[in-house]
Formats: sequence, structure tokens, C-alpha cells
Amino acid sequence: MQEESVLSEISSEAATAATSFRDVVLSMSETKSGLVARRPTDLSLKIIKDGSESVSTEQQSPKTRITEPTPIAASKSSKYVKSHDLAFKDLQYRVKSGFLKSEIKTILKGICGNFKAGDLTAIIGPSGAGKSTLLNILSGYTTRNIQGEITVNGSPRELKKFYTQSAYIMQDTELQQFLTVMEAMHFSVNLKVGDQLGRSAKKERIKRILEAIGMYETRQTESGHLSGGQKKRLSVALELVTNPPIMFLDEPTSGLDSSTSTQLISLLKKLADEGRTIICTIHQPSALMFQMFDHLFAIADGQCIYTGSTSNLVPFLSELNLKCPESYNPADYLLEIATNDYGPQNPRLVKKLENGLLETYRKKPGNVTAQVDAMQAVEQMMEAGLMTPVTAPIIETTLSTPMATIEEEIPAAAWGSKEMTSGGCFVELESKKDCRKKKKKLSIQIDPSKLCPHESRYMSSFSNQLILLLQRTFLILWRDKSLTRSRIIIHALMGTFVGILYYGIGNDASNMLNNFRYIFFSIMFLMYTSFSSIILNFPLEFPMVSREHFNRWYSLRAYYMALTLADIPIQLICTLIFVVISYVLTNQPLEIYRLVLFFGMTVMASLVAQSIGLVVGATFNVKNGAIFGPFFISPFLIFSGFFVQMRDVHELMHWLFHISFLKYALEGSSLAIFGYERSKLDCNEIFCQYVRPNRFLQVIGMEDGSYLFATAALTFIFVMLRLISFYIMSYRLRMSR
Ligand SMILES: Nc1ncnc2c1ncn2[C@@H]1O[C@H](COP(=O)(O)OP(=O)(O)OP(=O)(O)O)[C@@H](O)[C@H]1O
Repeated sequence: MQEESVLSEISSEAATAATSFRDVVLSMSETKSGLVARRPTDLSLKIIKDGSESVSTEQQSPKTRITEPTPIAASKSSKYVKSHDLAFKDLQYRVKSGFLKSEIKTILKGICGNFKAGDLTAIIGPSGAGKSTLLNILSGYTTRNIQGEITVNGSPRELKKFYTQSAYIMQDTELQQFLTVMEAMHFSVNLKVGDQLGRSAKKERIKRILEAIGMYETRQTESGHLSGGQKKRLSVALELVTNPPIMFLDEPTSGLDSSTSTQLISLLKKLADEGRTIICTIHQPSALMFQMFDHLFAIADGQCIYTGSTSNLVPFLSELNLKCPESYNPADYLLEIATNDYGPQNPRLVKKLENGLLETYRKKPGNVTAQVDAMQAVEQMMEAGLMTPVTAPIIETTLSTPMATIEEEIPAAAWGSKEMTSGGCFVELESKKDCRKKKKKLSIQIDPSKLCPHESRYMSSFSNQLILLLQRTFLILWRDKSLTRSRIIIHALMGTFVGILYYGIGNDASNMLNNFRYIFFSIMFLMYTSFSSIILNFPLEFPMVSREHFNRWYSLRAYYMALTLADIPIQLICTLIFVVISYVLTNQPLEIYRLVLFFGMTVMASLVAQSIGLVVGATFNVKNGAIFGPFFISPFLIFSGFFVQMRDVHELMHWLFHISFLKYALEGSSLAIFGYERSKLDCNEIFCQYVRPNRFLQVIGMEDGSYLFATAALTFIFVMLRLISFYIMSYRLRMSR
């Protein structure tokens, strides 16, 4: 009777859908007749009395019966998160390694596993066991050289669809350090959710997430100033904006102290309790953290040495005569076994568990208080102010309109078929164009996985991605003034220095050669500054781009365009400052069209040099880029026409002049200053060889040059280099997996 009244009280409470695990713990601690837990979101009831646990699936009924004990992980779906069980069987992963890639190394050896919705799973194992490899494969980050079966809810995993359902938080949490927490969330929600939510709904979502993870108060703090734990929580929050039902985290606690790690794991536990499938690799969980996991999946040398609940680990090991000492953390003991501290035990463990296939140890035994106690201990620490309270945010699924309504919005005649295809497109369409046209007619929210496959990867249109990425880049440039400011100062200083060095020689026939040197130096200087300012960009941003691109924030095309466009205004300003100062000081002809032509040519040269910087940056890491960068520029320099002219070298080498962008830049700039029927220069000496500028052009072999042709050649080289760097970036992003 007492139980019934408690149940009825709890279930009516449950109908109000409380949201935090703290409520669960509180309701447990408040109940005298035993521990009563309530899962707030699925509104199912659990009764834990005298150490036994039951789950009732009769939701919201005041007359709920206590049912037979069932596994805690069974059917943990909620109205906010659709459950996705992720399983794999006979998974093998081989890589080529060694000298000339002649050796084949098997990293995962026919491993099996089942990661259920609602479970917080920890993948543990010694270093080099294959934890990250497994996570990369399951998340779809690694897609090659894999054998075996991966299923989602029993059906083969469809990568395109899977990407829209999952998020991967990588180990190196690269955040934009100059963006505040709020700004980072703003860009994440706008890029990842796109037009699927209105402005106020997006704001509300950000607020809810930040409040839940205890970061609303720090929303105006720049990411670079956050603590390690806050950074990790923010990286989770950035991916939570789309409410992914499956989340992968590689070493989320690395670099964090024990209390911060515990706080993060408790957040993950609460996210899992909402029905999500949360899988993370972890090195050495503390005893408290260890208890919080629902599922432990241990691997050694690419094979499964344990899969089951944390509470079943010690009994499992005992069955194999491996007695965990009482005072030991079972996770530590398992890791010692895995590293052969007690002799070669791994084959026995692998065999007993059928390399992960056996589910026997997943069932929770009668006594699950250890996990509840662990969570309660964490809650108490949060309440005592020892750590910032965190909980799982409530995020309504983006698909708020039933399918029928979606169909009504589109004229039936426009649909090829109303069958949902396996590719995730909910209509068969004749062509891409057709698909776009029809999508435009949708004015309502659509589940990303229901859109046509080729358009479903990004929720934001290309133009929106570009605008948002440009906004983000400019905001960062604005905050990180040091780089932009120093570039401008350097150009102004060098313009003045060169202007003073070649002061007033512009109209002096006896200084014609020096004037030519001024032109050459200007191009050299602008080339090197633009080249080196971009050479570090991509290598430094690579981890962040890799993460954001993989998690479907934006396409590489949009990122690349933004990266390219964002730097152009700064380059234009810097070049203008240098050219105007030095042009005036050196007393070049004050004819506006010559200044414009000279400026245009130097800008083109700097943009081409920037493109070479992009190619180098996309190909090499920071260190090698710095070493090889100048090496790539040198050939252009030798064949620029300054040191040696085309007519003086063997015919076989002429092509090198034709591909040297510096030759075109020097030719175009010289024509701008000396060409176009420039009148005779002043001669302050007894004899001046180059009174007529045209004569000088003849001597340096540029009399037949064409400014237009030089511009066209530079444009062509520019476009080719941009294409090459784009494809290298795309290749590197793919190869990094
Ligand atoms: N592409 C590759 N080529 C060669 N060897 C590889 C490759 N990828 C992984 N390995 C090897 O596979 C093994 C497993 O690597 P993995 O990164 O998955 O280990 P881990 O368990 O995550 O280790 P840690 O805890 O130290 O991060 C290691 O020995 C690693 O050197």
C-alpha cells in the first residue's frame, strides 16, 4: 500500500517532466520506504527497494505495478531524443605500416559490441589498445579499410544519415579563443541548425543549454579565458545545439583534474539519461567516475576484454580467478590485467566474452546502489558549491511538424513518389534541380535526415555558411588586433623606409636602375608579407576545421571562400599603405592612372603569393611550411626577369619565365611606371643613359610587354593555385581520417 501511494505520488510528479538527475536523487533520498527514482523525460518509473531495481514502462499511470527486474538500459527513449542503439560485429581494421607501407597491421581484431541508447559507455584500455581507432570508426570519422558490420537500431549504418544523428567531440578541443561563449554558441546554432529554427527559438536553445551546463554566467567570457573544464563543457554544448542522439567523445577528461572530470562525466551521464547514446574513451577513470558509467567496454590489443556493467566487472573477473583486491579501483585492476601484469590473461577474457558478443554481463545485478551513490555524491558536491551544478538541457527535437503536414505543403503532383527512400530522401525526385525547387516550397521544419541526401549534409545554405564564417573571421580579426595591427604598421614603416632609401629618384634619369630596384623590392616585400601571413593559417586551424567540418557545421568550400575573402581587405589596405607612401616619397609620376596600375599589379602579385602560401599551408604542418615555404618561392624569384632575362638563357628554360608570376608582376609594374609613352626624365648628370623610359624598357626586355596580358597571366596563376590549394585541403581533411 505504501509502495502504491509512493508510486502514485511520483507518477503524478513525473507527469510534470522534471528535468534533472538531481530531482531523481532528491526523490530517492526523500522516500522513506526505499529509494524511488524517476526518469524525468521518459516518465517511466523505477523502484529500487532493498537493493533490487525494477523498471515500469506504464507511463504516467498512478496505478503502476512493479514489474520484474529488467536491464536498466532497456528502452530508454525519451520524447526529446530518439533512441539509437549502435552495434558492431566482427569489426576489423587494418592499416599499412612500416617501410614503404609494406606491412599490414591489424588494429581491431574481429571485435563486437553493442552500445545502447540511454547508456553512458566508457571505452577503456591500455595505451595503443585501439580505443580511438574504434571511436573513429563508430563515429564514421574513419571510413576506409574497415571490415565487419555496424548497425543502428539493427539496420546497417547509413553514413549520410548517421552523420546527421551524431556528433564527435575530439580530444583536442580547439575552440576559437577570441569568441565569447555566447558568440561561439551563436555561430554553432546558426551553422548547424540553419533555418530550421527561428531567431528566438535559437536564442532560447542557447540559453537552455548554457544554463544546464552551468555556463550561462560565463557567457560573455572569451573561450581563450575559460578553464579546461569549461572548455570541454563548451565543446559539448556546441554540438548539443542539434540535439544529437549519439555523441562520441575522445578522452573528454584528458588534462582535467579529478573534480572537473567527475563533473563532466556526470553531465554526460545526465545526457545519456535523456535517452542519448553517449560513448567516450577514457584513460584511467577514478573510482567515483567509474561507478557513474552504465556500460564499460574494455579493449586490449584490438580485442574486447570486457563488456558489461561496471558492477559486474569484479564478479566477472572472479569467475576467471582474477580477484580484485578490496581496496582497488576495478578499472585499474582491469587495466593491469590488460597490460599483462598478472600474466597473459587477455585471451581468456576475450574468449569468455566472445570478443564482445556476449551480453550476459550487461545486465545489472540486484544491487545498483553504487551508481546511484556515485551520482548522489556528485550532486552533493554540486549543492555544497564544490563544483558548478550541471544537468542535461531539454532540447525539443527540430522536427516539430508531422510528416503529413509536410506533404500537404508540397503539391502532390510535384512529387515523384511519396515513398521514403533508404537514402534518407523522403521523396523520389527526378533530378537535383527538381529537389531544390521542391525544397524551397517547404516553409516548415524538416528533419535533416528526411531531406534529399545531397542537400542534407549541411543545415545552412552555402551563402549562409559563407556569411557566418566571414562574420566569425572578421570578429576574430577585430578581437585579435595584434596581427592585423602589426601587418599595417609593418607596411607603413617599410613604405617609409623604402621611400627614404630611394627618396626623390622617380623622375631622375641617372637613377633609373635604382628606380627599377625600388619596383622590384616593392613586389618582393609585398610578396613575402602576404605569403607568410597565410602560411600558418590553415595548419593552425586544421584541427578545428577538421572537427567542425566533420560535425557538419559547414562545407569546405564555404570555409575556403571565407578564409580567402576575409584576408583580401586587409591585404588591400596594407598594400595601399605601402604603395602610396613609397610612391610619393620616391617621387614617381603623380598621374593617378599610373598609381592605380602600379597598385593593381602589386596587389595581384601579393594575392598570387598568398595563394602559394595557401598551397604550402595546406600541404605542410607549421614547421615544414616554414622550412619549405621560401623554397617554393625561390624559383619564381630567379625567373622574375630581374636577375637574368629570358633572352639570356637557353630556350629550354624559357617556360620557367612563363610560369613565374613575379616576371608578370615586374613587367606590369615597370610598364605602369615607365611605359605608356612616359615623357623624358630629368637628367642631373653630364650624361644619362636612360632619359627616355622606353629605352630602359627595351634594355630590360619589356618593351613588348603588355599590362593586360600580365594581369591575365596573374589571374590564371591565381585561379590555378587556389584550385590546387582547395583540393589539397580537401585531400588532407579526408586523409586525416
Ligand atoms: N593509421 C595508422 N597507421 C599505423 N598505425 C596506426 C594507425 N592508426 C592507429 N595505429 C596504431 O594502432 C594502435 C591503436 O591506436 P589508438 O590510437 O586507437 O590507441 P588508443 O587505445 O586510443 O591509445 P591512446 O590511449 O594512447 O590514445 C596504436 O598502436 C597505433 O600506433
